[in-house]
Amino acid sequence: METDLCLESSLWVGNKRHRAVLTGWHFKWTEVDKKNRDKKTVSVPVSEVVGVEEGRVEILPRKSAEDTDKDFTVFYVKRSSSGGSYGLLWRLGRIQFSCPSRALRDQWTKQLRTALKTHSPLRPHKLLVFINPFGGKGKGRQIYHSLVAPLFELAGISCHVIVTERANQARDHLLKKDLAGFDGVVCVGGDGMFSELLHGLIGRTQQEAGLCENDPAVTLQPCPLHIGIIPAGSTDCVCYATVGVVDPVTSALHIIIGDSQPLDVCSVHHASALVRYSVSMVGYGFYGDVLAESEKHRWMGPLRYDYSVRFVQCFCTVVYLSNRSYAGIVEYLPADPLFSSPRDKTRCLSGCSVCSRSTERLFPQSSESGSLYSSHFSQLSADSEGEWVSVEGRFRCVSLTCMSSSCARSPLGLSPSAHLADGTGDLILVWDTHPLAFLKFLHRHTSTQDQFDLPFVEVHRVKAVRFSLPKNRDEEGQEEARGASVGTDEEERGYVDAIGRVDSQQHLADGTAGRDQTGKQKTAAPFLCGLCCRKPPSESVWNCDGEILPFTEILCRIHGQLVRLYARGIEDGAAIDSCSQEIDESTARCSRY
Ligand SMILES: Nc1ncnc2c1ncn2[C@@H]1O[C@H](COP(=O)(O)OP(=O)(O)OP(=O)(O)O)[C@@H](O)[C@H]1O
Repeated sequence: METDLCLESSLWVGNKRHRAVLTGWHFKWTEVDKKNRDKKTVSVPVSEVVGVEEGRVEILPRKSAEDTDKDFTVFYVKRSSSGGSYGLLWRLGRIQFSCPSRALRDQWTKQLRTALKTHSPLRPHKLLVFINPFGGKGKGRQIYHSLVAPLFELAGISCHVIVTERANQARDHLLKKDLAGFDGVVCVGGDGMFSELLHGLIGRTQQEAGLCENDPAVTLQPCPLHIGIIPAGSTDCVCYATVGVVDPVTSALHIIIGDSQPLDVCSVHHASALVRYSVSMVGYGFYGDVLAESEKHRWMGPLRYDYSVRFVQCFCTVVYLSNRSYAGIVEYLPADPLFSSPRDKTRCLSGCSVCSRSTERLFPQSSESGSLYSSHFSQLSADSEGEWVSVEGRFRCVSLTCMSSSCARSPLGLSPSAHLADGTGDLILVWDTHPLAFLKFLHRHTSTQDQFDLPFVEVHRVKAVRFSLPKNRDEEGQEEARGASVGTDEEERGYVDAIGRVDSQQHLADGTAGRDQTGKQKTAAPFLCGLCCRKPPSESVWNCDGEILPFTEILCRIHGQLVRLYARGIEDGAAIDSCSQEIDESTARCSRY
């Protein structure tokens, strides 16, 4: 129960008397009838008050202000169902109060502003905003100026806005220009723009810390600036996975109130050099092939965005590519199974306890920002090398994701129980199987059916992954062309490499996926049709957050909570509904609001 009462008085909304109460953490107002009985209460956490203005003020659709000396207007976050998406839409709530005297009005505005400063320490004052004028449907500028800028102005945030003129301009700016005075960086665009900010900020932070990004064993320094995403792209997966909806106003309000969501980042290396950072998916096999195939259709120009063309194209591509499998060696460093598991059926939602415990584990003495990494933390230390697990065989796809990677078409995502900020990623291995079985696996991503509950699919929670090609892959390629089963000598002997990694066969002892009963890995009988009877290539490509990587043999390492977004994870709609901001007297004791 809150005891730190700051102010309480009668206020009027129109001609209705309300009892308004400001405690340390909440501002609430209750309509009272003529007999002094409470009717409806609205309660808003102080941290979700967007702004307080003297007079009668309106912001949207356009700004208007009437400077009356006994009135004040409070703007706050108001939630509504998103009608389909997993998360909740945030809207700007507005309430206009009248006081009996100017002195009381001044007291209310002063106390509310003081409470805001005290309870929202991470609210940004100055932001650097990059708008991609060509992202998505090319509406980035319009979205920013009509929906977002008025909200930032209301909240007193000053913005330096740059409309990009070329790809990588935002990344280069962050790497080279003076960033002093900025609290955060915002992109108005899609996942490609977010990726530019990610690379720019991480690179800049390591440069300043004198750390080498190329060395996967180096513990990178977390970025001090927050990243905000105003979704205006054609793919807004990072926004969806961290907010739960793709909506510019919702995202702008998260930025304004200074929400802070840490995010794990995967660094991808090849031959001792950093290739890219990823937050969403690094995928080989099917996901790489789909991206490579879609790149081929760039010649179609805008026609490739036509829905009917896309549908036919998509269907043919999936059928065509679902027949391919690739030989590879996957080595992975498992995460501690005591903390969580990819099959534990939990969802990483706002206030996730797994991620909070990870924060304590990763940064034992952490304050909100500051020097976050413990010097003891080194996931790739010599101690943990012995825990590596290795598997070898033919895969339909190999993917690693640092988050659920949910999106509008796949509301639960690639790995529904993955966490945003627990310092791990989920490695999904889909062994070679019949194309129809693989299509079943793919289809399950669009429903609530468990895509991991299939005999040819494995999922592991990991801290690092290495992928390499088998040394005798040319022979394999020839055998594959003849449609014969492949069982390499190494598989029959059991694979133990020079640094003593665990034999994969042992690890998969219970699984029959991709193997026959003698333990040899088997190749599914080829599925023949007019579309896919061509000899498939012996190597696929890596799809890293929508970009094709130029290398096949890579090492990925997950860096726990390397960046922070202005977000709070997906809010549990059911919990918020049962604890609504507008509370009847019967439910007025709800502790959350
Ligand atoms: N002014 C510009 N001209 C050309 N390309 C740009 C410009 N500004 C940014 N870009 C690049 O455009 C790419 C796509 O941008 P963005 O992510 O905003 O839109 P998108 O429609 O979601 O695209 P994607 O399908 O790649 O996600 C980014 O990788 C970014 O580097």
